[in-house]
Amino acid sequence: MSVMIDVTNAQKTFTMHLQSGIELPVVRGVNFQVDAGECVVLSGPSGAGKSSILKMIFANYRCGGGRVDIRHQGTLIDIATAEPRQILNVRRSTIGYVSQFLRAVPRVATIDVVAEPLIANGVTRAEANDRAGRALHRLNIAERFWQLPPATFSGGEQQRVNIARGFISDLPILLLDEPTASLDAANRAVVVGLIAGTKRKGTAIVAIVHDDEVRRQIADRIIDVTGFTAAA
Ligand SMILES: Nc1ncnc2c1ncn2[C@@H]1O[C@H](COP(=O)(O)OP(=O)(O)OP(=O)(O)O)[C@@H](O)[C@H]1O
Repeated sequence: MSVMIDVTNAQKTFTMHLQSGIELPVVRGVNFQVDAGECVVLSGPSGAGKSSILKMIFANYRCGGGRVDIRHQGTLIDIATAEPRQILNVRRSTIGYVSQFLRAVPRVATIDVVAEPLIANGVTRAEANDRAGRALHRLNIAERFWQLPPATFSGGEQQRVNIARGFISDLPILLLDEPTASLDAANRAVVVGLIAGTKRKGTAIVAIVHDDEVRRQIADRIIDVTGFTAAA
């Protein structure tokens, strides 16, 4: 199995510049690897640092130390020290992040929100729309909604649009932050099926999931992040 994510001794401390520079250590000594086709679930109580670790892997948060190696086009790249342009390349073709909430450009139709990552990777508009439609259909978003912007959709509908967009590109690494939080049982099952199919294609997944049943269904390995929680 090839290692897709290799986190070595990573740490994160927030400096609160508006509060006299108070230092807030969150995690330290973060060490784990994720192989192709494997789903690792991060567990631990609220505030333990699960989302912070996910954001360090996506380079949304800068590591205070250590390495976060990502396999990008066959080569391991330390995303913790990568240049912004390299980070954008890695995000375009290697690593996707599905947050709990949809952040879409206002007034853009749902079908275009979902198709956009494919268009950015050079897929034709016709094929991108076709694949976006199939993804929306699978996630039970009725066709009459496809031309509407998702801003007025319910929380669960927006989350499903977000999932359709996040899974559409078949990227080699996916980070999932509570992908089923607002979903009913039927749609949770759809997402579990999507994750299983994505794993079979070799995607490495790191997920945060609070639902015990979903966690049991998707996790190959559970990492308790309290082992990395930094003492204040
Ligand atoms: N941008 C930030 N600025 C300052 N502190 C932050 C920031 N992001 C996270 N933290 C702090 O880091 C700690 C860990 O937060 P994080 O969101 O990673 O925890 P979590 O385990 O994902 O929690 P939850 O399950 O509640 O989402 C918290 O104490 C939080 O306040």
